[in-house]
Amino acid sequence: MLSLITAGESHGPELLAVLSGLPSGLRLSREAIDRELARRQHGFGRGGRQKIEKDQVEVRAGLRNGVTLGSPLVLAIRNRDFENWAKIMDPWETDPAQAARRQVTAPRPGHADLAGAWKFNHREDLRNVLERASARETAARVAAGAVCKQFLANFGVEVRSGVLALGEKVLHPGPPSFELLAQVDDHSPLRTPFPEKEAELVAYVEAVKHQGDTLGGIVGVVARGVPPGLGSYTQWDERLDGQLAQAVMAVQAVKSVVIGAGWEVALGPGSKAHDPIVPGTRGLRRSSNHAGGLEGGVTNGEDIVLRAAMKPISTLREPLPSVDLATLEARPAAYERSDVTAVPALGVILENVVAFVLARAFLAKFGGDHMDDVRASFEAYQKRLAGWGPEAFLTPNC
Ligand SMILES: Cc1cc2nc3c(=O)[nH]c(=O)nc-3n(C[C@H](O)[C@H](O)[C@H](O)COP(=O)(O)O)c2cc1C
Ligand SMILES: C=C(O[C@@H]1CC(C(=O)O)=C[C@@H](OP(=O)(O)O)[C@H]1O)C(=O)O
Repeated sequence: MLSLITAGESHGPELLAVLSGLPSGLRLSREAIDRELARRQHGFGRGGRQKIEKDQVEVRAGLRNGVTLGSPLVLAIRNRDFENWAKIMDPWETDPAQAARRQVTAPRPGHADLAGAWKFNHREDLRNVLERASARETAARVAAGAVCKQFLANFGVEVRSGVLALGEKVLHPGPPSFELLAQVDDHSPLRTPFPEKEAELVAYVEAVKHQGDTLGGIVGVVARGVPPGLGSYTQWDERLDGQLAQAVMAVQAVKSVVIGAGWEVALGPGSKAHDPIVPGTRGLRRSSNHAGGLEGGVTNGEDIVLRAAMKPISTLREPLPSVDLATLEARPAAYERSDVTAVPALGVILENVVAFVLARAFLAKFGGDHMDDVRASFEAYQKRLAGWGPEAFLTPNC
């Protein structure tokens, strides 16, 4: 089974991703991974840290001559900021004076600071919590997801995203279509599908920043070209809707995930909720896609559509009340620097975590040790389905 673990602290030397279970024979492009990393860093409203970092992937294991070996693929992304934190983050430094520098003792509401300190007994320095809880970790998930995107591209699968709401500014209230998200220009400041709205949103972020406050929002993600039959209704933990929701919810600051028109259909009758099956020249299709491409936890050949809500950034320049854990006296929460909003980045992160879940489900169904085995299995499945008229699922690259 394809698995991913990540490691690394926000201001430590580097972030790591270990992707195990990839077939051999998968050709990878370093530029394509770096492109995803750069897309994640882009976006208006981010703080000073993004001016320091310029994320680029390095490969530590599992790749030769640009082709996977079938062994664990280990990716690394250096933290350029580490040079400013080398003593503080040094794994072997025992001088208490060094350890006390940049100590954090007033937990920030909305972060893992207090719960993590209780859990791991980090009362003296909450930095021991926040270094790992930080969303800097998402760079590692994006690097791994970028590999999964390249794997999926071999089978005609593509994932897109865009910002649908920023704070109180709702740009698109319902589930997005692939065509809508295809309008997103990666170089636009807020990665919305509405270029005419971008200037107004930039001014809005500026105003909120000026007030010392922060913003969240809603992001849409659509995957196109996903074959029917990924995931399974036969066991609860094989249901792909559940796996997607887990992976998306597990991204820092995501507080809600909805598949298809999940929220909207709940408020209306069944006759408006489900997607009629219609014969067509391109096989059996649906005249609508309220289900967001998933029925019974199984892909049905339509676009996978989901949305996620991100809470506003937790660290405030005008901090909320907190307590100093050293003295147990009231004190404002810690503040150094922070993003005002990171909703544009969230879209890129979600594209890549969705790509990981889809690649895992794809390999669970068509998995083989070498890419040729995966292709053969995929083609055999397409042939089996051909009698049902699903020419739409025959992709040119297979
Ligand atoms: C891309 C990205 C960037 C973020 N940047 C910041 C930041 O600069 N400051 C901050 O306080 N929180 C930031 N966050 C959010 C926190 O990491 C998050 O609120 C915190 O980990 C707790 O979230 P949770 O309750 O969902 O785990 C960011 C989140 C993402 C996804
Ligand atoms: C570094 C990244 O995001 C960081 C996520 C983050 C947090 O608390 O989640 C806090 C900030 O880190 P710092 O305190 O070093 O400025 C963000 O910059 C990144 O996305 O690359």
